[in-house]
Amino acid sequence: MIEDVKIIVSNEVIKRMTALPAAVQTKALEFMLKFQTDPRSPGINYETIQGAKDKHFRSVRVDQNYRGIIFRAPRDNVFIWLHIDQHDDAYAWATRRTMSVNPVNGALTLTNVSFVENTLQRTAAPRASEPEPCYRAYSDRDLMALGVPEAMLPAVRTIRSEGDLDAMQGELPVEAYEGLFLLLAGDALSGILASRETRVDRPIDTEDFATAAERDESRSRFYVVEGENDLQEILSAPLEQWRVFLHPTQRRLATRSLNGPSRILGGAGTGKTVLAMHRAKHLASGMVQTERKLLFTTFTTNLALDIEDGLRSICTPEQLKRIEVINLDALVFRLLKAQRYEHEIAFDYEAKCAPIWDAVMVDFDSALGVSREFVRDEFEQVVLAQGLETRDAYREAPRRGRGVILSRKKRDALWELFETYRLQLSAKGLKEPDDAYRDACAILAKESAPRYAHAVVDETQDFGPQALRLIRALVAPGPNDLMFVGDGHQRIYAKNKASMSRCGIDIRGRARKLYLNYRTTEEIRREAVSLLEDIEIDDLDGGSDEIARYKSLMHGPAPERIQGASMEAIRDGIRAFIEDCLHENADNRIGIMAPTIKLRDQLAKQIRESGLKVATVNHRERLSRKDARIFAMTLHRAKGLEFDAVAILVNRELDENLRKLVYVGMTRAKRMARLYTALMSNDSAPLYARKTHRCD
Ligand SMILES: Nc1ncnc2c1ncn2[C@@H]1O[C@H](COP(=O)(O)OP(=O)(O)OP(=O)(O)O)[C@@H](O)[C@H]1O
Repeated sequence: MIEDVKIIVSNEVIKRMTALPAAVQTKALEFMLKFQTDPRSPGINYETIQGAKDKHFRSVRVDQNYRGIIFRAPRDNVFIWLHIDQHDDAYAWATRRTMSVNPVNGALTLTNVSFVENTLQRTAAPRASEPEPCYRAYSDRDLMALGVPEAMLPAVRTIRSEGDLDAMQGELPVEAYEGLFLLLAGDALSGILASRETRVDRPIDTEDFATAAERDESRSRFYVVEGENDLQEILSAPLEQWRVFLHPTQRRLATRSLNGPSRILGGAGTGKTVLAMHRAKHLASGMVQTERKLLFTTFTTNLALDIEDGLRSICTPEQLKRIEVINLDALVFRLLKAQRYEHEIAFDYEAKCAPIWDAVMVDFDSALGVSREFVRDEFEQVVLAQGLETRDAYREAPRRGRGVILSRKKRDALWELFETYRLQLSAKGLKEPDDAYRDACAILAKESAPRYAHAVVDETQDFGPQALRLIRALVAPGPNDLMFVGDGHQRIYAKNKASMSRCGIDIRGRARKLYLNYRTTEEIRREAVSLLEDIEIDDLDGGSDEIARYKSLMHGPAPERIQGASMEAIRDGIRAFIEDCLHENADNRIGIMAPTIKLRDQLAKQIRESGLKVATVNHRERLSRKDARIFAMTLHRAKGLEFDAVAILVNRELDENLRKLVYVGMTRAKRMARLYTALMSNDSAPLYARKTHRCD
């Protein structure tokens, strides 16, 4: 690598590398090495391209048949490798495109000029009944501020519907597509630009490709080569684009300095975990003293293990040493154990707490006019959530969202049950996790220094108030202290609804959103979202969230919903579904999900009996390291994972909780999804309940 030269590679080249025949790949890598060492080397023969729209495009020879397309900037020795293909296709590709710097937001942009010309021809004579163009109210400068390349403006001006916009998605930079659909959804331009922190007030030198390449918008699609080995490292896992090419908002949120806690919301698959991992890497790289680490925490053990693997693939060993990845239950367990805590934390409600609760509830007086379910909810959502310890505190406690007003007399009667339950639990050496969390908080409060330098928290929606208070207590308030990512739509532990501000976490001015789904097709996303219609979703901070603004970047077959099938029909259907998926690509991974362990096992057994190998995903397992293609799991366990195809089986009506679980399950699918509702049977009783093990 030489100092005065800037070498840039587009994400398209990196993606295409994997699709090349093996022999060509070797040649392409050889070329990459030469190019990276010195793109001006006499060994690289830059040929002009006849008929090219951009006079700075050149072709280079990769092997007998294959050509690379390079953009050689007019100044500053900037070389951008844009494309690789067979000779004629590469030339045809190059003649249709131009490179430029967006004069308003300063991003590097590649435009398909033929696409623009074709669009203009096709839409030259609009029919009388057509709606007005969508973006008439916006100036060219407005649209460019959102990221629309100058050369694309005429095409964007022909958009008259969401469908027109979607048809243009592949030709637009991600931030432009996102900005345009947010405008269509009714957001104000100023609001979009402000939340993205897009600067439009500085003069842009449109010939300065070197500076443009460094901007967050450019870096979502162009990689600036920095060291000898980094390209090689990227090419070792070329499909894992998230390691290198972040959405501009992801990059900004990962790398900027924040004056306190932040919260990032985003629907399923919008890259929250990816952002959180890059945030951890960024903060770890800047940590000077190392006795206090960065805590990366999440809800389940499995996810913590996967995140550990993800971090290992993007961090240096030095950075890794400064990060501790652990799920919060495990952290609390360890913390209390070190203090010789005399209670066992009853993480498994069903086995440990339920018998005691049921025994206490024998004294329940139905004359109180509330159900047994209500009493348990009251205990979890009011007493445990607020950490109430005395009858007086319960008498005074706010009971927002509980729906039923309780007189003092009724509260006193309930308190007796709660107190007895806690005493009996304690007599057996047990503590409810929420109470144990509170004890851990009290221990931390007495310590002279906070335990961690920063915390990054994934799946925040599943942390209740006590967990949030504990996280707050683990890190001292200050710049870059806490980052939370989450999604209320995916809350599958219903009791854990919390408001961050009420737990001492002030995110005002530091709340952001991610909108683009990188995992799921738009068809699956829509089907999954339709399950949540009419369900109110919160924003983790006492407000509400909505799902209308999310979009997927990919398309595929519509998911199927099959109702009322017999187990035999389901088994045969899922088998055919699996075969289709493996036929498409033998390396595809398929997730088979059910709400209970019993149903999961029943299904897995049937599929195994039909001759296929099925791995069961259990607690504390790294999915990424399992040697299997078909995985069976509970819907709870599916959280945070992803598969090429997903088949879900439920055997009772979709109530609100089950709908959320199925939403989580279905959005694990990248390409294909199917939802079966079995014929209802007698044993279709509570599938979703608090009684599920915390980590199942
Ligand atoms: N900038 C990106 N470029 C390419 N792929 C990305 C990017 N960000 C995320 N992805 C991919 O999108 C998928 C979803 O990302 P991630 O798991 O971070 O989303 P999430 O919002 O945490 O999802 P969920 O809430 O559903 O668990 C992953 O396959 C990830 O690799």
